[in-house]
Amino acid sequence: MTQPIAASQIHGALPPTPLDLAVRAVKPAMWTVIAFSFFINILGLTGSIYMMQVYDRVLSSRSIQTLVLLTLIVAILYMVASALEAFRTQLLVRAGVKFDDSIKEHAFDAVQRASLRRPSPSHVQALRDVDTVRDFFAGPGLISCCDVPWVPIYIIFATLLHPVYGILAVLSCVISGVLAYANDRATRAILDRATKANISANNHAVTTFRNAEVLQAMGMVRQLRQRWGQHRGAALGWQGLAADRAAFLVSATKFNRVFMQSVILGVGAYLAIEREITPGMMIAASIVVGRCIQPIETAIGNWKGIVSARSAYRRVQELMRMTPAPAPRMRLPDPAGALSVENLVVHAPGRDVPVLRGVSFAVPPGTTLGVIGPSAAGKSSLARVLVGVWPPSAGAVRLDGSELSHWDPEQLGRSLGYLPQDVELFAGTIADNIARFGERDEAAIVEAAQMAGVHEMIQRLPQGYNTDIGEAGASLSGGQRQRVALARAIYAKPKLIVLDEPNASLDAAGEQALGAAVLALKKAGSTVILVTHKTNSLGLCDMILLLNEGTVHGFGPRDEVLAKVLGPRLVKPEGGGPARVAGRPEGATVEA
Ligand SMILES: Nc1ncnc2c1ncn2[C@@H]1O[C@H](COP(=O)(O)OP(=O)(O)OP(=O)(O)O)[C@@H](O)[C@H]1O
Repeated sequence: MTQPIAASQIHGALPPTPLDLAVRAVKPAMWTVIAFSFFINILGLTGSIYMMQVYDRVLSSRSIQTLVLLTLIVAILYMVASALEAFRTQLLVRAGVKFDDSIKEHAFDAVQRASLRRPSPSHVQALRDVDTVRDFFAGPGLISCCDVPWVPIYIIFATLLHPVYGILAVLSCVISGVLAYANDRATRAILDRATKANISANNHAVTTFRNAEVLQAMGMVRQLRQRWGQHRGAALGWQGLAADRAAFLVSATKFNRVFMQSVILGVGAYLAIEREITPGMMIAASIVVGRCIQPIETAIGNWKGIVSARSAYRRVQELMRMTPAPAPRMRLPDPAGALSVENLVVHAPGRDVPVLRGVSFAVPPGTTLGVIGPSAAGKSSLARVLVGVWPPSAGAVRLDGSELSHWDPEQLGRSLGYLPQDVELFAGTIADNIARFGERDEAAIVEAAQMAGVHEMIQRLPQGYNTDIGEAGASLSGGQRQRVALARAIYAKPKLIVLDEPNASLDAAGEQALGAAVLALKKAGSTVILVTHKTNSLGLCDMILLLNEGTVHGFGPRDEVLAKVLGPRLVKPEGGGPARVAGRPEGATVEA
């Protein structure tokens, strides 16, 4: 069947990103704002016309009644203009909120995808960038941009007063326009650099304070403060340079306005002497030419905001293009836990050399597979690929026969449990952390905590399961964090559970609880992948995968592989207890 060709493909244009769609969503509001601006700018003539009437009609006729009537009309027109301006601002604020609503979740997801590809605190900038663009909607920069298309109203009015005024109005607009352009050329690149330097100073501070304890303990505060100061100094330097250049151009614009007003008065005086215009028209022209260049002047005055919003928009767009959302997936039947890996090749983010090469193995549902091997063998990398964190460069990881990328991410997430080597909990309560911040199934939360052997510990905390564990679980000990993270991984007994060094910070009781949890999961039919260095965990495993330098050096039933690796020194476990290696203390490491 022939696939329909999108118009964007025919013209070679890129498909719209969520940012394009968010902008499209606020376009009707923006057109309304521009239409409102037309009436606001028409009403902007009120002051000039009033002055003209006062000078030419009231003063000559000395009619107080006309003056009062005119003033009343002007008051009403000003009130209407103010109401329209307030309404326009409200429309813009709402457009900003709508823009934010349309983009925020996509921005969050894009940051998540970018962080998976290349972990860096800089990706979070995209969320701040969305704020910058949203705030721009309600700022003076955008309002001035909406007024610019209506400048011809003032030019026409000036021309009607006298053609010479029309020429002068056009001239002052051209001068202001040239100055605005010069301002952009002179400051845009510098402001961009200032923003980049600022972002990197902020990122530097964020990553530095993440290691605040190391900084303090080893007296590294001064050195890292200096490095942060360098980034910040660069940002301030660029900002200062841009401000210097902009200051000159802002002054030049102001000079243009003030001088033009005087020229208009001078020309007006001449024309009045020649009886070509009235004194009222002279004053009206001076006001109207001032109004003519006001939006341009406001735009130049707020140029920094305009440039930042534009750069923020571009950064978000770049991120969206770099990390397109995956196509929606069909819901498959819930998996039973059969895992197969075929000729897997994996590259770590930003690395040219693969960390896993030609890895193949398969385990049926309910198997406990131990993954062993020396440091840097690729065990954690394999764990990441098995849970879909890193994509395979070649080959496939299949759960119940379907490649991980074919599963709906939410469904897959519910079917997976993952305990990473570096445990990270999130700010919130213990219950929320165990329930993965989803809907709370209290029975399942307690069951997971009991299986992870952490229920009693949680009960002893001041608020039990509702205890707030602070940013990244900072109020828990390393072992407690690991056990809560284990409970999170086994919450609702997913069908595939990957535990990367789950016993790294556990005491004897913790290890015992881990053993019991793995056995219970096995009984429940879950497939458990246990990455470990410790021999005393191997007794829990049915099968072993031995990795070395990113390739498989052994795979099969536990005793077979261990016998091959360790030879006759393996002591078979009794009654399903932990495997022991003769001549090695319990918990010794297993290496190829
Ligand atoms: N995020 C990453 N970015 C770049 N390279 C990485 C990353 N994570 C791991 N690597 C590289 O991949 C290789 C395998 O690392 P991996 O963490 O998978 O080993 P491991 O067998 O789990 O080691 P250990 O037992 O010490 O945890 C190493 O050479 C490492 O430098």
